[in-house]
Amino acid sequence: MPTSTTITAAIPTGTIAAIPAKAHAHRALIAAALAHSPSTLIIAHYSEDIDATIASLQGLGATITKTATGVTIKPIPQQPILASPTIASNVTAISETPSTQLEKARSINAHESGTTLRLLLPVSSAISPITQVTAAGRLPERPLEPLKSQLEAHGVAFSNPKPPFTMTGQLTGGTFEMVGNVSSQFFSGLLLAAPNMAPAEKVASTASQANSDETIAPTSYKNSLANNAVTIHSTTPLQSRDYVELTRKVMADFGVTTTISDDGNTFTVPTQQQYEGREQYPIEGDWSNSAIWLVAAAMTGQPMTITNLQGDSTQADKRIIEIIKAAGTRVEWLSATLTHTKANLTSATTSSHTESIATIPSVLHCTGRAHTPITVDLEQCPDLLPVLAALACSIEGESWFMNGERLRLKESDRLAAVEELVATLGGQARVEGDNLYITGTGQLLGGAVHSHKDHRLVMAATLMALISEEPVIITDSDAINKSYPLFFKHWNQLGGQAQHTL
Ligand SMILES: O=C(O)C1=C[C@@H](OP(=O)(O)O)[C@@H](O)[C@H](O)C1
Ligand SMILES: C=C(OP(=O)(O)O)C(=O)O
Repeated sequence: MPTSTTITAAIPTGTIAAIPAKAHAHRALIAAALAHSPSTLIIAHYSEDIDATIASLQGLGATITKTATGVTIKPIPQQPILASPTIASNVTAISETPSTQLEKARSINAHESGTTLRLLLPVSSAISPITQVTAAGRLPERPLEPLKSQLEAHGVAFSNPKPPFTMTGQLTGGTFEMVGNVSSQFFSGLLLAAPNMAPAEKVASTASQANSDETIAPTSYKNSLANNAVTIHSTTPLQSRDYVELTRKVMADFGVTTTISDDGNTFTVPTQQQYEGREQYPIEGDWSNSAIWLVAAAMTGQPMTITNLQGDSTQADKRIIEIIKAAGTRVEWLSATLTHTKANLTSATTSSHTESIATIPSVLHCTGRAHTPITVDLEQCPDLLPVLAALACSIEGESWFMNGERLRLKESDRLAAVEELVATLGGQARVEGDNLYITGTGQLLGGAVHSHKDHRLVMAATLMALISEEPVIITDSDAINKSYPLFFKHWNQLGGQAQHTL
């Protein structure tokens, strides 16, 4: 049910544990579901996006069970699944031939999660001859090109240009080429799928052949035939590249090696590799959502301590540290409390990675009000814009957010939505081309705003309440559940004031 939330200027301050990183969780869940042995992931909290990936992997045949400490994953059987008569009759409109009727149509419901959809399209088409794909909210409108054309060139057919659609045909390997300025998720998806792609020269590569009587060979067999690597090339400088690095890291964690060219635009996955399951694999803390707490500290000068963050993380939004430091806030890792932290680490201490986690500073302390306007290049960390817009409103002078073209392609058009949010609350913002400029005065008026059903707009509007004369009332604030369902609970626990009305 849609919710409105009213937020006053009461300041949150104190200590908070970072929630599990959804970017890391998506990738680990997928790698585990493709492995040839079971896995357990340590994950303390979920979100709608993580749940979308879990449900979609179940739709592809994985058995995933939530436990007290995380999830257990029994991988997707890598053989064609025979359908029950009921399921087969549901897929006859898609494929009329007897053999494919015997294939259970696997399904992906990505809900509103772009990462779920764009990572799982290549993965699913590598392992399944038919997949039914649905999505919700703004996601069907968000781009699938040039990924879709590349999948088509490698043997996959789509019943519709955008979800809902049915994908048929098996994804073959070889070389993929795409521009790198639409979504890095296309690259992550192809990388994750690469070990399961059929060798280009051995398996039929046109979609029509998916409707023939051929049975798709088990992956292990296909890979044993392969003698050439899968290559994924970005024809323009790759944006959001840290997300692809995170993909490569998770693949390595699950036993699959990838290489990257010197210019960083070409990725290679040697074939004949298989994902290995992992026991007690910890999902690291989320930098994107921790940025909310760091920005709250920078806007108000009230200290904030965040536990469960990795200083050596490959997450793109770790950049928040350098940005708020440049604005004049003090940020330090509290190594001195590490022994204490280690003793208190709940899930992480039980992991096989205990040692490496324990030696990495994981407690971040942030204090001191920001006072210098910021200049941020959004190319590599697009998700930070909304919360940084709140920071910019709190600093006197003009802050610049550059190269935000891809912000238009998110859960909302985030350039326009942030401009509108600032203006509605009484601040000054203007979009020029792909840049956003905000002139802060340290104060806003407050008032009623719409979230555009975008979780990061909810975060931004909540932060803006901290410097508003009147409360901020956000409609459709339940959009927050996409990435951080516990957000308002945490806000109130830290001394903020957020009250919901239905
Ligand atoms: O791969 C990922 O987990 C993500 C990549 C980024 O998208 P783009 O690469 O489309 O910018 C980011 O904005 C998104 O929230 C998550
Ligand atoms: C853009 C986001 O996610 P996704 O692309 O996975 O929908 C986000 O979390 O801000």
